Amino acid sequence: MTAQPAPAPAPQPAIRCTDVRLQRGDTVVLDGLDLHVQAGRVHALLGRNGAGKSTTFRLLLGLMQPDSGTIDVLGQPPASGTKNRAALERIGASIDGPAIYTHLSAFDNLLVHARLTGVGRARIEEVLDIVGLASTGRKRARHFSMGMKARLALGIAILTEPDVLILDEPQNGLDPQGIAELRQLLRDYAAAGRTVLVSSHQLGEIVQLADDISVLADGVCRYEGPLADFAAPGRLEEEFLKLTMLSATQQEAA
Ligand SMILES: Nc1ncnc2c1ncn2[C@@H]1O[C@H](COP(=O)(O)OP(=O)(O)OP(=O)(O)O)[C@@H](O)[C@H]1O
Repeated sequence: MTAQPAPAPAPQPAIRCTDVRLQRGDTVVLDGLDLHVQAGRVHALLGRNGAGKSTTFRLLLGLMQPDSGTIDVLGQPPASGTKNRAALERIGASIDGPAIYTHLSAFDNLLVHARLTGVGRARIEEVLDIVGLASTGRKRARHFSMGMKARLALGIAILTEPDVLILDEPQNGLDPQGIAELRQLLRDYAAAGRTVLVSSHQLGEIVQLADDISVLADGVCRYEGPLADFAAPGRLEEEFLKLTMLSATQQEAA
């Protein structure tokens, strides 16, 4: 009898949250969240308004600290203040809407970030091209449409070609062309072995975009796994509504 080779160990997730708890005032925001995001895949974090998606992103970026539980991104706890700055430079993010200097052009907005991270002008030009803002010239960001601001926020997030990209509702404000371009960009990004974590309420778009999903409700992850399980038309919406509408007690009884 020939010994079977041992199965290859599962790859370590690029992002991992274990039993993360966070309360703000009387609100239990996260109640034991477990999250695993693999490199090389587009992972969508889904949940109703107020489910805790943006809060999770803030925790991953070290902008907030959990009350308990562990979080690691690329094998390290999130950067906090000046700690682990090197790790932070490997993470690109856009959360809480576009954070841009409205008195500056798209180029100058990127230049501010480029100077902080040592990125050259050639990459700025490249990014402007990638996000479709190459022709905006000196126009100040205050005169940008919502979609242009969303494109600029994306440009800032990808400027350093980070290993991990975290985007909170990146489709907001984009026209259908912009959404299709964003989808292709994120698919290519993951195909290059990088990690992409996005939140979105647009389930139809998520079906086209994501490899894996996590569905957040009642402060925990109600489902985590491949989107392929829900790929049939209408199935993701149906499952999402089921997962997010039942209370925890009902879930256990179901
Ligand atoms: N600093 C805070 N103080 C009080 N409550 C907070 C704080 N941060 C988050 N919360 C609460 O945590 C919950 C989750 O908010 P969060 O913004 O993470 O949800 P979300 O899933 O991103 O929602 P949406 O889809 O509407 O963007 C909300 O009830 C919010 O009021």
